[in-house]
Amino acid sequence: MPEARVPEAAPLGLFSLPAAEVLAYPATAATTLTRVAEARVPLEDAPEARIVAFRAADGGIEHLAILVGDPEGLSAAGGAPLTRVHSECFTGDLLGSLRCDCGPQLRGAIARMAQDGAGVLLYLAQEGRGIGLVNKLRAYTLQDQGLDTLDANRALGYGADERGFLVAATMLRQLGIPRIRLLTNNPDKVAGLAACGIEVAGREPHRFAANGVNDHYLETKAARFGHLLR
Ligand SMILES: Nc1nc2c(ncn2[C@@H]2O[C@H](COP(=O)(O)OP(=O)(O)OP(=O)(O)O)[C@@H](O)[C@H]2O)c(=O)[nH]1
Ligand SMILES: [Zn+2]
Repeated sequence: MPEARVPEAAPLGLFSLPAAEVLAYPATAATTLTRVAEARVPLEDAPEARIVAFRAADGGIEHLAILVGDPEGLSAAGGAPLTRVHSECFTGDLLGSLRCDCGPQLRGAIARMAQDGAGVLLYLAQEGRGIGLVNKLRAYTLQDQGLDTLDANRALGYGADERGFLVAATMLRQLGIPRIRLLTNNPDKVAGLAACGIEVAGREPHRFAANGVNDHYLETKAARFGHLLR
């Protein structure tokens, strides 16, 4: 049966569909993504790695898949490779910001995949849980004035989490990986990917110790977002 396509004129734009709306799509729903480039990129922690770039039909920013290790190990029939669905975080991933836990999660995921022999890291253009870098910086200013990460988003007129999981599910399907073990502390990610037709064979906790700056941020994720951090 051909895969259902999300209507081109989805009201919020394909990549900003909040989780609740994605859950309303049938499990076979897909968005149109084109594989536009790929190259071998040896990494410090994973000498065997390839980056595959996907671009949406309606333009926009590229989403990347970093394939670690043996490609056969990734798509082996019945296998469930270690997978990380990582939302872009300029401050944490690139600069090593202490405000969040993204940097250790990103590097930790690649190192674990290399140890495991193979894995796939989806690096999604969903900065600031989907509100973008400029708004995330505004949210940080509000947090410095006393709001927590969730209320800061709301004060800016956004939901707590503006990300969707359809793009990640579509990338995995196009890579021939319908079944995964997911590195995450976020139960919504597991449910969201499952709702989009990906079989999550297991969740692997992906916790890193608080650093003295992000303690309240991590406590808020556990208390208000339901992240499994304790
Ligand atoms: N809006 C907003 N986004 C943030 C903030 N801190 C980090 N982020 C973004 O949050 C995203 C990472 O999401 P997290 O909530 O840390 O974790 P998760 O992806 O839901 O769950 P895990 O898989 O367990 O890491 C990245 O896009 C970051 O840029 C913040 O205070 N406000
Ligand atoms: Zn971050």
